[in-house]
This record gives sequence, structure tokens and C-alpha cells, in this order.
Amino acid sequence: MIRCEHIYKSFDGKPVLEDISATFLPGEINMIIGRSGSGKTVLIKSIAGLFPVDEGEIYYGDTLFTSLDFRQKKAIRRDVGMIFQGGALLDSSTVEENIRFPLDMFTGQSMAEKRERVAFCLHRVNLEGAEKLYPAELSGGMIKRVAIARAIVMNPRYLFCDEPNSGLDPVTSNVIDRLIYDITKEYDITTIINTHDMNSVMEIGEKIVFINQGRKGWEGTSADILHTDNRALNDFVFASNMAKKVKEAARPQDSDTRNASEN
Ligand SMILES: Nc1ncnc2c1ncn2[C@@H]1O[C@H](COP(=O)(O)OP(=O)(O)OP(=O)(O)O)[C@@H](O)[C@H]1O
Repeated sequence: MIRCEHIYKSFDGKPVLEDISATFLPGEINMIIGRSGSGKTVLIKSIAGLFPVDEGEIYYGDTLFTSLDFRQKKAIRRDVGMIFQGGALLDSSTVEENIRFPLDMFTGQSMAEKRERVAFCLHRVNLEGAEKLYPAELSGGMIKRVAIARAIVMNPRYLFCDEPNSGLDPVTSNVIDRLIYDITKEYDITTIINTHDMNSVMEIGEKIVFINQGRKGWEGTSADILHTDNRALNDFVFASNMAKKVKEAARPQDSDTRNASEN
């Protein structure tokens, strides 16, 4: 579990996050949604410890992460897997070297042990046999799968994904979503995903936190989103005509309501 209490963060005096509190549970797909520039990336990077917060507390389980020194934070980071926009693979390293990187950094395992673990993770993301390929030889969907394999190679308890579907077609996006969902359930990971992809929210989202101009605008389940009165959230969710039509189709017709109350 990860818990944020009253997080504030500003850059050069400009507030970006104001009074954000939220709890993210293990074994669940927790999603942070909001418009471009609302502060999602700054929030997930603050939670991951990549940005120091100005005020507030972040707990990993019972551990107050924000009070730890560098060495103690590094120990917690062993339990964290991250997937960044674009995949963030090392272009001059093979798939195997990219996935092995956290093992090289954090463990004293033998090369045989590391190879075995890399092979297992590649199998888990359906990329067996891709060990010797370079990132330039991979499709966008394959790059994301390698990034997922690298993120899970250390058996993380926490998984942070910043726009994991950016640049992917809808079908490949669904494959990546399903993979992240399955891994989260399989290993009981506390997964936090930043997205503005409403399809992902409805497909795999469980706990949703809506950030509006740096503040928490709403939180609830993906099912609740369709019925909220929150204006800013509705403007965000139903920005596309297709989404509006889906909502209208889901709404009971006036005649249905009348019939129901008459019966
Ligand atoms: N390192 C930084 N230095 C200064 N300002 C920053 C920095 N990182 C982010 N910001 C500012 O913080 C605000 C929120 O940015 P952030 O990247 O968190 O938005 P976002 O919701 O993730 O947007 P998107 O969906 O487009 O990725 C923006 O105004 C941005 O310019």
C-alpha cells in the first residue's frame, strides 16, 4: 500500500501539486487521470521519490518514505518497478541487457541466475527469443513489453507506469493494459498508472484519482465515473463525442424510467 498525505510541490514558486492525499492499495490498478499539464507526472515522480515534495508525507506500507535518507530510499527502490513514456530503453543495449540492468545494479546474482530470470520475464511478456534484439529492431508494443519485463525483473511490490499506452494503437494498448493488470493481480503489486486514455480507465481501472489543476478533483471507482456529477471530471471524461454517445446509451431512457416507476 502507498499513502500520500497532503502533498505540495511547486517549481520556481509555481504550485503544481496542492494538498493531494490518496491511498493506493496492493493488487489493484490505481489510476491517476487528468488533463495534460494537470500534474500527473509530477505526482507519480514525487511518489517514486524522483522529485522531493515541499510538504506532506508519503508512506510505503508503514514506512514514512519522505523521512528516509538516500541509502534507505535506495533500499525501498529495489521494490519499485517503473515504466516511463516511450519505454526508456537503452538504445545501445540488447533486450537482454536492458532487462538485466536492475539485476546488475541491485543484486550480486551470477550471470546464469540473471539470464534465467531475464528469460522468465521475457516469457511472461510473450517475447521469448527476443534477447539479442536491439530497441531499434522492435515495434512500439514490443518496446512496452520489454519495459514491463524490466520493471518486473526485481519482483517489485510497487509498479509505476507513466502513460504506458502512449503511441500505441487501440489493440496493442489493450494487450499492454491486460498484461499490467494480470501482473498486478498475479504478484499482488500496488500499481499506479498515469493516463488520459479513458479506454484504459474503463478496461482495467479500479481505484481512480482525478487530478484537476494540481488538486485532487475526485476519487472513486471506474464504474462511479459514469455517474458522477463532478463537472470538471465530466468535462474530462466526456470530451470526445464517442464517450458522450456511450454515456447516453448507458442512461435509462425516460420512457423506461417512467415504466419502471409505474409498475
Ligand atoms: N521539472 C520541472 N520543472 C518545472 N516545471 C515542471 C517540471 N515538471 C513539470 N513541471 C510543470 O508542472 C506542471 C504539471 O506537469 P506534468 O508533467 O505533471 O503534467 P501531466 O498531467 O503529467 O501532463 P501530460 O498528461 O501532458 O503528461 C506543468 O505546468 C509543467 O510545466
